[in-house]
Amino acid sequence: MKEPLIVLENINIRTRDRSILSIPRFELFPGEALGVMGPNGAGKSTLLKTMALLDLPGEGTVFYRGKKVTDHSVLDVRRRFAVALQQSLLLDMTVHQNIAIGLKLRHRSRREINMKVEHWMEVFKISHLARKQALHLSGGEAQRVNLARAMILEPEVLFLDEPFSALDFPTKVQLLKDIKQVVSKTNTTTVFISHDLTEIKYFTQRMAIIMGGEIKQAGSTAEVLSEPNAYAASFIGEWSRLLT
Ligand SMILES: Nc1ncnc2c1ncn2[C@@H]1O[C@H](COP(=O)(O)OP(=O)(O)OP(=O)(O)O)[C@@H](O)[C@H]1O
Repeated sequence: MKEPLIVLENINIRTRDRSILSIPRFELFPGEALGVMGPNGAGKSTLLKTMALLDLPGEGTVFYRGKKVTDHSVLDVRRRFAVALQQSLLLDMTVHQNIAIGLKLRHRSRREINMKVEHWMEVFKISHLARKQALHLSGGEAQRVNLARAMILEPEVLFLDEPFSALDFPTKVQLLKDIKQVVSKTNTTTVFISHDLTEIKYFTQRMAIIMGGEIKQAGSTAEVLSEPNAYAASFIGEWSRLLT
């Protein structure tokens, strides 16, 4: 078994009056695509933000490659991750500039930045949009820019929080195919939140079902879909039977 890349241990995140995430232990393994599903408000985004170190948990520990992430190391570790959300949050500049911004902030040379921007625009089939203002893009185009902007950072882990949920079906299918090819070619570990069982089934090898801030079942995607436990069945049961 491979050493986990990220381990969450005894994580507790609570608001004043209730727990929103409670995870005794959860591991993310290098090279895997992990799906996260659960009802609205279950804690999926909170789990993603905790693993991506966007929020440090009030209680509990995050380990990265076996080392405890501390206030001191958090920025350095976070730099190895990239996050793409449902809203692409592009800046009011061209597509090229949007994709370049992460490397600019890392003070890379103009030559390196241009080469990498060209490469990732090609991969995501948006080279023809290079000079276009990002705020004028369609939803599908904007999401391609968003993903190029994440992948140009060559992240060790790519976190995707419902990136395709607002896209029409053909656009979504094409983008899913493209991103699956990219993460497998680059061997990028991926955490993928989705409400869509077909997306999870297509994209992930392992999945976790989260409800009420707790992981109720985790295992290979095929196994969770074919043998959901009582919690998972209450959420995906009917639907997974239709698909399997
Ligand atoms: N900063 C916060 N302060 C207070 N409550 C919060 C905060 N962030 C999240 N919550 C609450 O924690 C719970 C989990 O939220 P989270 O966004 O993680 O759920 P989710 O599973 O991603 O939901 P959805 O599918 O609707 O996006 C929700 O009830 C939410 O209202």
